[in-house]
Amino acid sequence: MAGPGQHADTGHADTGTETVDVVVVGMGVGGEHVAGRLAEAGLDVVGVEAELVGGECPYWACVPSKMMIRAGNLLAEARRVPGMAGRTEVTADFTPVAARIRDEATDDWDDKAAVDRFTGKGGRFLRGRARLVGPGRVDVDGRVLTTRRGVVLATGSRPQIPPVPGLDEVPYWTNRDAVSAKEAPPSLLVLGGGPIGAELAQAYARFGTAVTVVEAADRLLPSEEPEAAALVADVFRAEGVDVRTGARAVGVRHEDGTFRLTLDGGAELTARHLLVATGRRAALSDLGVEHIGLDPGAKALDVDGRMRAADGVWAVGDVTGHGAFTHVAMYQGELAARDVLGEPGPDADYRALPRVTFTDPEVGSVGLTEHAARERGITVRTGLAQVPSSTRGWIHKAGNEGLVKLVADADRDVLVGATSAGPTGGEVLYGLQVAVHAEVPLERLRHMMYAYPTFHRTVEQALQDLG
Ligand SMILES: Cc1cc2nc3c(=O)[nH]c(=O)nc-3n(C[C@H](O)[C@H](O)[C@H](O)COP(=O)(O)OP(=O)(O)OC[C@H]3O[C@@H](n4cnc5c(N)ncnc54)[C@H](O)[C@@H]3O)c2cc1C
Ligand SMILES: NC(=O)c1ccc[n+]([C@@H]2O[C@H](COP(=O)([O-])OP(=O)(O)OC[C@H]3O[C@@H](n4cnc5c(N)ncnc54)[C@H](O)[C@@H]3O)[C@@H](O)[C@H]2O)c1
Repeated sequence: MAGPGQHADTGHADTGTETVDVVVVGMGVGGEHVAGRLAEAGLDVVGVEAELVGGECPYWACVPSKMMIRAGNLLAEARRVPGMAGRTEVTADFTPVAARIRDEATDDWDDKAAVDRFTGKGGRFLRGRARLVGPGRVDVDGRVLTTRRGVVLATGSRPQIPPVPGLDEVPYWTNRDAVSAKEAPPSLLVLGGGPIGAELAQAYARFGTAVTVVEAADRLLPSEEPEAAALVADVFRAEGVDVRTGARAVGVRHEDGTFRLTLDGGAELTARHLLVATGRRAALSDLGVEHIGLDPGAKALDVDGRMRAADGVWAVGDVTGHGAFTHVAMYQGELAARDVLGEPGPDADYRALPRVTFTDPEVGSVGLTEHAARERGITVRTGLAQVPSSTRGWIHKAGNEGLVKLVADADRDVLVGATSAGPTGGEVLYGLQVAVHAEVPLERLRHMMYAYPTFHRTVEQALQDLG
């Protein structure tokens, strides 16, 4: 892994002050996007990163987890051969997955290529931890940068660790440990059944790990439609994952290499490893935002439609609390870059924010769930159709679990939300996202042709159910 100071290139001594156009604090996906755009536009930009340029997504999150999932899906598909295409004997081996994550995804957790990509655009890079020390002023490990145009905060998020007694004394895993493991452990307790917990639970289970998911809410993926959550829970159970919902952990110990998690009610669960996946928290507590009049204890940095958090301060990505997704960070990064450069364009619009949880079945969703739409006082109508009942689902057979659920605003006759779960749920989502984003009248959707026999024909069925 690159050490502190490596690749640093500001062309100045290590102390004193200097004036630049823009400082970007945090060079994850969001920060890297803004910094690169501004550098390409000819501004004098310094990008500051305490760890690795690229941030969480390529090194410890989206990319390595999706490599694990791809490999796990291959195993699952091979296990579906009997009864449909012959016989298979599947011997799972995590070694190629770990090697692929090390060699192809992360370059052994070295960001030289990403740093070069940024400096190649004309940006200057500084490795270190940045802190605001006043309006337009940033301290990076003792060196102060003063900005002419402003500062972009893109510091991302960190795992939120719940106050379970004993947890702070045991060597639990976060997503970082889970995606950099060299082998699949014999057993794993997963605390939290949101997207991180669900994706990693299933991936490891498919490599032979005995997995138990402990979720405090009454279902997995609580922010998704209950129908989709039930579908995923059923598949998990059928694959041997022990799913405990409505379960509250009240204590944890680590003895003789075994984690012992006690649940409310007295049950004790044991495993070789414990993954804590109970949400993320915006990284702004030690950023010095109090020096520009903002609250360091806030849940997230409040931004306007052009990503402005204060005068001369923009914020993008997880730190803004608009959904922790790479595509949100990049979208916001583009808006912030445009605003810094004074380029025209629309303000941020999250109505058609897409989300895909890459379990199998994948759960894709866009816009509002039925519950969220009702909470907003929308006159809601819903339509539901099952993938196995479609021609393609029936042909697909093994592994065909899925559904499409539509949430319509009956007064305006447009979709305000949709869920597409299934073998390619995330891909099928695209058409539904266009419908929500462009507010395509339901009448037009009903009179469209849907290619036969595709998975997305389930959308047509759901439209019929909508009435
Ligand atoms: C396991 C997992 C799987 C995920 N899968 C997906 C997925 O499939 N699809 C998807 O869209 N999203 C996914 N996400 C979410 C995605 O990773 C984040 O939304 C995305 O990384 C956010 O980008 P960001 O630029 O806001 O922050 P980050 O990527 O977190 O980058 C912030 C950077 O700022 C740096 N930093 C922080 N403070 C300072 C400071 N004071 N000085 C200097 N540097 C600092 C950090 O070191 C970090 O590199 C996943 C997340 C996890 C944990
Ligand atoms: N495919 C993707 O796009 C993808 C994948 C992974 C993560 N992410 C992003 O990362 C964010 C963080 O993911 P996450 O799954 O950690 O967060 P999350 O907040 O979505 O889910 C955390 C889950 O943990 C549960 N929980 C909280 N405290 C608990 C406790 N003490 N005991 C048991 N359960 C508890 C919550 O009820 C919730 O279901 C997501 O919101 C998502 O935006 C995206």
